[in-house]
Amino acid sequence: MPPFDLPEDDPFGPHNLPYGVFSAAGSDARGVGVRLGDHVLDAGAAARALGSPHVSLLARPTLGPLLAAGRPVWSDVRRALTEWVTDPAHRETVAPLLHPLSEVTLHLPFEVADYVDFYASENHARNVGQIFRPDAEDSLTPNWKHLPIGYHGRSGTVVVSGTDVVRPQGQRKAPTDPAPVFGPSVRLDIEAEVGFVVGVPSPLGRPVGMSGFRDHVFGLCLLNDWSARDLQAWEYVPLGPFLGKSFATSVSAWLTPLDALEEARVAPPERTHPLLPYLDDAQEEPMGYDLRISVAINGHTVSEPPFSTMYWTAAQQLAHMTVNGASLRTGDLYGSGTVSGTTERERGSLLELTWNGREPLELPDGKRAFLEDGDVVTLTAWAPGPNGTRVGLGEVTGRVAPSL
Ligand SMILES: O=C(O)/C=C/C(=O)CC(=O)CC(=O)O
Ligand SMILES: [Ca+2]
Ligand SMILES: [Mg+2]
Repeated sequence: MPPFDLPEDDPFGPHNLPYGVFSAAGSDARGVGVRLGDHVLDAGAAARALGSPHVSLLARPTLGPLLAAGRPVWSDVRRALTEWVTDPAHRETVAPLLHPLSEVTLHLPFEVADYVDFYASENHARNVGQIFRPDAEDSLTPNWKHLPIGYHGRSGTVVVSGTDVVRPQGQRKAPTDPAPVFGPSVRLDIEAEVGFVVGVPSPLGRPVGMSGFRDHVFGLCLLNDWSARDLQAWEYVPLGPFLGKSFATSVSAWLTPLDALEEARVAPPERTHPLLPYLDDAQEEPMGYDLRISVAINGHTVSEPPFSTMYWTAAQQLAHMTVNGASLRTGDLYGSGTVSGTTERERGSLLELTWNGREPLELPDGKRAFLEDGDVVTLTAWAPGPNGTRVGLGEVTGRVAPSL
């Protein structure tokens, strides 16, 4: 009786159990779903049917209450779910509550509170520095090795995987243009990132240190930080990204709990500069993650960025984001920054893959410097799981729709 007897190598087996919010076919009602193979378990209905004390967290139209509940509850719920989908005693109850993925609608799984985006890949930062600031002495800005650089984005335009992205319009001015012009972006790009989702809030005025990472952060998702490079290059001086990035940010429909990613933890790259105590992770447990990302345009893989190369960890980013006393709210989302490895085939943006359009990619359906209307961009990823298994991180996909 599928999907109980999934092959061991299924990336969405019982060792994974990511959370989302779904509606069943023909229904508008939303509920918490847990992915098992290519099915979605109606977790609220299962909790009710099995008399679970977690029903008040799972029989909800959003993940918010579960996110806010905190790590001990997250662990209890995960233990319960594992039992529900593996213990033969529950099969009869659980089987009718599993919906084929192809028959459900997946929604944005939580209300996004604040959205921050970092800039944590040294390879990406060096590439972008060379492209945007070719005359600078160093491709990294002087602060880069001392703090995780970030900016506040627009939480209201975070959309779930599958949502079309309308090509943004705006101002641009190439160095050779005599004056700025207005119109649809001609350098629409992607950024392959990982998003971290805060569950437990913190009070205003009290920093959350690196050691608070696992108590506050529930899990992660895939994130595509769509970027209009022509708008960005003209507007960003001196305050940083604004309209070139605020028109849409796509996230995967599945949140993978940190508990599913224990085997994927790795040490971050060697630190080349001494760090202030609140960021110094030399004595901390390894907080990097070995996540293997793939970027596909219209079904053709163009890059495989390795997340393990990220210089700043999500724990350092959390510590930095709150060191001034800024509080956390349930649903805060922070992007890792574009993930780029050392080789050309590991770059997480077209800006880098085509070197600002100078070296277009050759795809079966034509050359691409930047995205064309109708292009579909899909990020997928997996991480090593227990006993040689893989933990699938789902996908984040989006199609470029023409400007209105
Ligand atoms: O260096 C710059 O001026 C701009 C950099 C970016 O566009 C990167 C950004 O959004 C952060 C990231 O995703 O790494
Ligand atoms: Ca970004
Ligand atoms: Mg964006």
